[in-house]
Amino acid sequence: MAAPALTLSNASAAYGGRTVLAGIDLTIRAGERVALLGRSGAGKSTLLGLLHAQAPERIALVPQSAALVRTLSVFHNVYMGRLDRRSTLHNLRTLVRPASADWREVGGVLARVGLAEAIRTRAGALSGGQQQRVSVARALYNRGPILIADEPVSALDRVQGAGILAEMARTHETLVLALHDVALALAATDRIVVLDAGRIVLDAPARDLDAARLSPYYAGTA
Ligand SMILES: Nc1ncnc2c1ncn2[C@@H]1O[C@H](COP(=O)(O)OP(=O)(O)OP(=O)(O)O)[C@@H](O)[C@H]1O
Repeated sequence: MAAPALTLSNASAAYGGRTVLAGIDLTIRAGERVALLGRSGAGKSTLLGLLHAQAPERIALVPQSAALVRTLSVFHNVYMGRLDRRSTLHNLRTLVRPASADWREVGGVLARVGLAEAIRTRAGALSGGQQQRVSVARALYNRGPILIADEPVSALDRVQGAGILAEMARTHETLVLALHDVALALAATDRIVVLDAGRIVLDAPARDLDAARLSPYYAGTA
């Protein structure tokens, strides 16, 4: 069995004294593709935050809201995915005049999410679905071995969403994705973890599950 990439042992989380996650035992192994399902408010984003805190330097993150700098170009928003691995001087130069190698590489990543034409566009001028794809491109560009993404395709149709998840799997060895589309989760991942009221209530291989089995835990579209 592959080495654990991330481990939580009896983890909990609270906001302002209110416990929202409790007794979480979860090991994510290298190479796994895990979907995190559960009703709104079940604790998915909080759990992804705990996982991210385990090894931020190895994790490419797609936050729930795309979290782009609206006044900067799509190029610069994607470039930010690797900010911490470049010198301050290189980053400052890039703000004014991007190097052609960086421009080409970011352009290549944008092509994978269908946004090559938008490289010069101000991020704030894009649609919600386009912004979400820029956020994914930033994580693809980061290339950390583990990708954690919080509803990364919620603004896309199922076909487009499946294409984006496939691109993620091409770049990142290990995926942990909060998803609301059960069918997409079953098709695109190999392990399903379901949260309900802050606890893990199901953790099973996707091949052993179907939408009907998951419906009691889940209020979304099956
Ligand atoms: N910053 C915060 N301050 C206070 N309470 C919070 C905060 N963030 C989340 N919560 C609460 O913690 C619980 C879990 O929230 P969380 O965002 O982790 O759930 P979720 O499953 O990701 O929901 P959704 O699918 O709606 O994003 C909810 O009851 C929520 O109201």
